[in-house]
Amino acid sequence: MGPTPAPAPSLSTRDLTIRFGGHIAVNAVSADFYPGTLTVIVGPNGAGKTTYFNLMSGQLPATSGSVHLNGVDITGTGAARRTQLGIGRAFQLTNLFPNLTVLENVRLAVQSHQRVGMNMFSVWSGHKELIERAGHYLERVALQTKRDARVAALSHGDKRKLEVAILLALEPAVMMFDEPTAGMSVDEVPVVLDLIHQVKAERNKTILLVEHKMDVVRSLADRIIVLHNGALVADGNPAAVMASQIVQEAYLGTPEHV
Ligand SMILES: Nc1ncnc2c1ncn2[C@@H]1O[C@H](COP(=O)(O)OP(=O)(O)OP(=O)(O)O)[C@@H](O)[C@H]1O
Repeated sequence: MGPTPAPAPSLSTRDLTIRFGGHIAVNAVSADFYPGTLTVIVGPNGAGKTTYFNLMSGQLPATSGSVHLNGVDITGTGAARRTQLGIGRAFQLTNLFPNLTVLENVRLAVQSHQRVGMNMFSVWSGHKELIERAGHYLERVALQTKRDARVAALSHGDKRKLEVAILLALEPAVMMFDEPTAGMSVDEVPVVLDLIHQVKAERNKTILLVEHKMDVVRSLADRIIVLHNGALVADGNPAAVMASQIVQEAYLGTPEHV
């Protein structure tokens, strides 16, 4: 028997770059992201973290470089198609249907994942199961008591929990979270962090986070990537990255982030 083969990355970027006029917001970033690993992307304000996320999820087109999902080049693929292919992103709040209930929003996500569709034979037979499944995801984010509330009436924190429920319902191989606890009250934060811990413990998802809060980074990260002025300046295990000179220098002047 030979050695165990190295795991294949699920998501990769190669020299990924975007320019806005003369400004290079993401500059030749190459990285591989693996199933079972939670990577946190950190960096000072304006470093390019959100833009890098947007390039991977397809919200922005790359100026140059490439994005690969399971070895397939998806650089020219739009955001909706990338979601179908398994790149899920929470906290775009635009994903929510404000005039539908909490339960209906999750039910639509379950339905889209199962591709039940609205055909005459499946719609009634599958309905109860869809509702049960949607209820399960609402329980996981502690929103079951608000299942019949209209989304427009939810607090900001509850909307974010709902986004997580929708992300879980889509069961993507790659899960991207933009500052998952931003704008949440202190009692809401542990619900979402516990949930990310649980998903991480299943060890089959590739999880990416953009996060400013260093306590959140320390509690969740298997790996940290540091962006500075659009470039990747450090990448590795949390202890080594946080101790590296380049990170200390990159953060100079913004010590509240470290
Ligand atoms: N659509 C755009 N048009 C022009 N410039 C943009 C656009 N989007 C981002 N930028 C610029 O690109 C740079 C990176 O922005 P980005 O939002 O990715 O940083 P960030 O690291 O996510 O910052 P923060 O931590 O403040 O959210 C910034 O200088 C920003 O002004």
